[in-house]
Amino acid sequence: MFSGAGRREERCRLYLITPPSFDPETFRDTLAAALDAGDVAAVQLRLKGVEDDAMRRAAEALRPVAQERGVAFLMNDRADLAVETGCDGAHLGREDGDLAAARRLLGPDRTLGATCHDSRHLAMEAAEAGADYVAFGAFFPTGTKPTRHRPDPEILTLWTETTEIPCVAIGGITPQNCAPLVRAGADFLAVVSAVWGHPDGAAAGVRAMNRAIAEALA
Ligand SMILES: Cc1ncc(COP(=O)(O)OP(=O)(O)O)c(N)n1
Ligand SMILES: Cc1ncsc1CCOP(=O)(O)O
Ligand SMILES: [Mg+2]
Repeated sequence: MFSGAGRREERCRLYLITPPSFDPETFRDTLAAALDAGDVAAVQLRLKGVEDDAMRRAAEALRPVAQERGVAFLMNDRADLAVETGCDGAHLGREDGDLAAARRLLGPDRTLGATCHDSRHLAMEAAEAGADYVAFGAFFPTGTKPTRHRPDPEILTLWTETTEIPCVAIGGITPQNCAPLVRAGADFLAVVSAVWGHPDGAAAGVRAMNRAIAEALA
């Protein structure tokens, strides 16, 4: 899923991250509607400040919705829980543990993603430690999470011209502002608000993002 396919195909795909809080049973249908609305490469379960059991329950409810549709289901922050709950991989930030240890835990077949902020150096280290993709951001202001780094889209071009590891762009991305990131070479656009906060619902959000990606590449 993340092993270079995006860039070689010269297309950019959508990567959904769950909203900051939700009821798993209710959100299951919202997620299904979003995934049925258009192309989505991956869904990341991102729940902050909750007990492990809440993460397990959410994974149990949502993982089948993604996997039944051929969409990768990734766990944020925790490689151990990713393995335990049958996820397709994990996304780790700089404070979420050692990437090489996570790689060993996940084995060769699950996806490991790594936050690299605005740093190609961090990205190279992550790739060496076994990351399947690197994530740069936040490219735009976002209300979803406090952010300190603001990379230039050029980092995506420099990265894609020099490595085979796919890159994810994240942070405040919308249909209106995503074109420079797509044209700079982002393999994936990771979004929260643009989809879950879309005024016409999440399905409309997926359609709007995919339309904007297609227009940027036309
Ligand atoms: C695809 C993707 N990129 C970056 C992040 C941010 O991870 P992190 O820096 O660990 O921050 P939290 O998401 O854990 O608050 C991400 N989750 N996904
Ligand atoms: C998790 C995360 N990491 C960097 S920005 C961000 C939030 C992205 O959310 P949104 O798409 O709503 O800006
Ligand atoms: Mg994290």
